[in-house]
Amino acid sequence: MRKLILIAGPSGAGKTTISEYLLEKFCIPRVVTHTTRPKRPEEIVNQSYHFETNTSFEKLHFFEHTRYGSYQYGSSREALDKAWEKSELVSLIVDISGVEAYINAIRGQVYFLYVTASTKKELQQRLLRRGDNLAKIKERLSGSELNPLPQNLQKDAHILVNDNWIETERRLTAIIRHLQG
Ligand SMILES: Nc1nc2c(ncn2[C@@H]2O[C@H](COP(=O)(O)OP(=O)(O)O)[C@@H](O)[C@H]2O)c(=O)[nH]1
Ligand SMILES: Nc1ncnc2c1ncn2[C@@H]1O[C@H](COP(=O)(O)OP(=O)(O)O)[C@@H](O)[C@H]1O
Repeated sequence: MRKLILIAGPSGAGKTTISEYLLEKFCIPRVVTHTTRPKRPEEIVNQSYHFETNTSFEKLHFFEHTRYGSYQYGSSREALDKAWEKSELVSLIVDISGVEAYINAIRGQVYFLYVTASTKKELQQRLLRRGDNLAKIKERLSGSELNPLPQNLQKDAHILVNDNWIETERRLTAIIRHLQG
């Protein structure tokens, strides 16, 4: 059966790192979403995101979309189907509103991985190391991303505290064995 690993969690928790690891280690492709935010230096066009202008974004047909600060983000059902043509198991990085939309639509096919780190200080340090600007980091980490998981999603969430990468690799290997088994 086609399955979707939804990866959500605060900025700096390791969502992108985990999706890249799933691709490299287990050949699990990521559904590429669209955003109007500027590309970061380490990101690759059409691989990290489809980078859009406000005008091009408005023309797309989204399954769900959201806004962070002044930037828009969205994902389409077509992109999910395209990724599923490559592999029965795919990943998708979304925020909590995106998780709710996918769970409501295709609950039986979703594995919801909520990635976090133990402290806000650690998240902040990772974002600084990643080269994010301090004002943006403060804006991100004071926003809704650090809210606890909503009650209605708690029973669906598989929580991964990504403090220690070796431990994270171990946990991911067990999860993928279970999903592919
Ligand atoms: N709902 C929704 N959220 C998205 C989508 N693409 C990315 N996001 C979320 O947008 C937020 C900001 O992403 P980004 O700017 O890449 O920052 P990051 O969390 O620091 O990597 C994150 O919570 C992502 O999970 C999407 O298509 N839909
Ligand atoms: N377990 C970990 N320990 C230390 N640093 C990590 C860990 N996992 C990821 N990182 C680093 O933290 C930074 C943020 O990770 P990233 O995957 O970009 O987070 P997100 O996509 O959730 O914002 C990156 O520089 C990444 O290399």
